[in-house]
Amino acid sequence: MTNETILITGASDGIGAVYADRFARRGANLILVARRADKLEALAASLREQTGVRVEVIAADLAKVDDLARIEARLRDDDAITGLVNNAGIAGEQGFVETDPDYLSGMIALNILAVTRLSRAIAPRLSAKGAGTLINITSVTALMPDGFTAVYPASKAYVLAFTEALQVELGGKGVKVQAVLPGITRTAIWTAAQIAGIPADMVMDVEVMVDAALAGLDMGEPITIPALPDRGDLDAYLAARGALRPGLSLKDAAARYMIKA
Ligand SMILES: NC(=O)C1=CN([C@@H]2O[C@H](COP(=O)(O)OP(=O)(O)OC[C@H]3O[C@@H](n4cnc5c(N)ncnc54)[C@H](OP(=O)(O)O)[C@@H]3O)[C@@H](O)[C@H]2O)C=CC1
Ligand SMILES: N[C@@H](C=O)C(=O)O
Repeated sequence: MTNETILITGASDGIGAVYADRFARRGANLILVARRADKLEALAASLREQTGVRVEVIAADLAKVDDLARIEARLRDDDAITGLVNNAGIAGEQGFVETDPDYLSGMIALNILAVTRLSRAIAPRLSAKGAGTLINITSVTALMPDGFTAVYPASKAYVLAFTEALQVELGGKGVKVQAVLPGITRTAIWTAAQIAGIPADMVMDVEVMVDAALAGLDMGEPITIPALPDRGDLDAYLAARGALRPGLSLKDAAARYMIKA
């Protein structure tokens, strides 16, 4: 990859930091965004030294309107930016009735609103150019809302649906749009105690996860589930969902709902 500049959110740690490393090794210049400037600066210095690419750091809290607006403006106006990885996200919610509603608002602001507005900021340029890359990090919890907590999986289901819709709108214009659904991945989003309580064969190392996701991107996959052993299972799921379509909107209610006098 040459002449690419990729903006990565949540690049100070975990999955985002590994994306930064991998894109730098592919020769892409980087713009790294997160709240912790010191961690971003340390990563940037190491990547500049190891790869020679240009790395810029922007400290921003994407759950805050003003900071988000700064990054939106950059994505909208900077013609050099050819790709966006919407990776920043938080989990950490308890049961729905126990979790502070302000925490849930913050999660929605970051996991949903920031992803939407940053995508909206870059999409017109990429679409007009007929090129570029948009990677949205969702989660396997998007496919199992009954298997985790309430708001986090719902936020990730939003990102999956949103990304699939963008694939239709932007994909036809030459923009690569990928949804990545990691399973449990060894990062600081989990406490050490949480990870210790999960069977080891369910936990993927972060480098393995990102390398698989990038392999999926290179293959042109619209949806990548790094752990899923058989890609045919995802295709079958999508086909079953598609098969519902003809019956989803009809003039008449289904016979089972007709009240018989
Ligand atoms: N690890 C896992 O098991 C899985 C993770 N995911 C998803 O992957 C993505 C990355 O998570 P992961 O790497 O595991 O988590 P980490 O906690 O390791 O990293 C999260 C990153 O997001 C940044 N971030 C958090 N809040 C904000 C904010 N308000 N504004 C800007 N940046 C922020 C953090 O940086 P800083 O604190 O410096 O702001 C950090 O760089 C998330 O969207 C997560 O939902 C999906 C499935 C599984
Ligand atoms: N990020 C994880 C939960 O905390 C997940 O998506 O599995």
